[in-house]
Amino acid sequence: MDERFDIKGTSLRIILDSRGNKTVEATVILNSGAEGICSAPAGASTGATEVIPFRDGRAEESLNFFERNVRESLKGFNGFNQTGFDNLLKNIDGTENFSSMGGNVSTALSIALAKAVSKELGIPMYRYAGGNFRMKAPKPIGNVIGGGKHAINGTTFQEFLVSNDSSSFLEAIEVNALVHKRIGQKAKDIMKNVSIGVGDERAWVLSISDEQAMQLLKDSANEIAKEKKVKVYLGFDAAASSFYEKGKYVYKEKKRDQGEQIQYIIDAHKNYGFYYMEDPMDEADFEGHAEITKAIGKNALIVGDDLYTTNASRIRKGIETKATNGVLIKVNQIGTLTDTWDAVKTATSASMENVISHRSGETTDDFIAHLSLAFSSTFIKSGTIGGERLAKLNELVRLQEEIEH
Ligand SMILES: O=C(O)[C@@H](CO)OP(=O)(O)O
Ligand SMILES: [Mg+2]
Repeated sequence: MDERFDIKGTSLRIILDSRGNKTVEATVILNSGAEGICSAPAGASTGATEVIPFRDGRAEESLNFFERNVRESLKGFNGFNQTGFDNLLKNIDGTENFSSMGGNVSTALSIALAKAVSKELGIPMYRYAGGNFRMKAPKPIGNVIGGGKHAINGTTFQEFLVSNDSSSFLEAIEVNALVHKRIGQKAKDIMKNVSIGVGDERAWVLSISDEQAMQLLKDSANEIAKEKKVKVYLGFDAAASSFYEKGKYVYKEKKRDQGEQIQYIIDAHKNYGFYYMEDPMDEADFEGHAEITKAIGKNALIVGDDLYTTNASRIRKGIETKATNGVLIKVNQIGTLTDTWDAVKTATSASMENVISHRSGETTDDFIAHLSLAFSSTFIKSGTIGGERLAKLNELVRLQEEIEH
């Protein structure tokens, strides 16, 4: 391979994410001078089997490790060999979960390399990562009422989500944003003289029960669907592990055991028409997920996030146990583009749908917009409003013009 693609140098700096926490941004420069920059996001409700974002939990420690052990070793490596580069990162790290370097460092480097190489090739990153074939934009799915670990005193479920079937990506994100707006207006009427705010992903945080949130979502989405003449889809991310304690799902009003939780989820699907259901059970409970998928999987997408953590071997377990029919994809849960592709391919080979996702702490990096095309994701989950969320969604407005014309 010609020397244009050899890595001339890499660098790492600390920046702030949308929550004001420190994260890292990597730059990779090739011999040709082509440059790729990527910043890593951060989760709040992280899965137990995710890679470790930072060495000793601190971005500074990861930066030190990078300067001492990584930077020099990457020099001169053939950047066209993405898998080799990603494996080199794993070898330098030397642990199973990137705890020496930090998975956010490997993520930023891995994606920055893919961006630099695409630039040198003169093609967009989605073409480099996904191939030169016909592509289709995903549907946006966004958080409109939130709680869990993304908010203070919100609903027990982490996210109530909306999506719609508009084939124009611009119209689709506008419809989602209108539902967000309508919920805000209705909340103002319902909760007179009570201040309301938004959580980490700009979903409304309301002092209401989960059932009230479901009803508010349904009413608002139906109104917008009628006005805009589109079909809306309702969803949630229960992030159930975040309220699972000692064998029970702890809601504000009551506790539910495994069987009751399964029934609660099936009832939510039946009573409110939820189509998209993420992490309805604890992250260790493949069997509980499988019961839900068996009962309603023909008419609903059951998605594993904390359950799989973008890890191909966990996804294989999900396939064997028929746990879900969908998988959430987040690069920094596994740490490299190569391993993310493995996760996607493993899921796709078993006809599982993939959903690419932001993190609750984000930057304005738009790489997931590109990956959603490369991976043929069914949905992209990236909020409904807010600059760091719209950075991805607006990029897909641009990309749709390129791929569908
Ligand atoms: O659970 C999730 O799906 C994500 C994104 O919405 O949250 P976090 O980044 O906090 O893990
Ligand atoms: Mg989730």
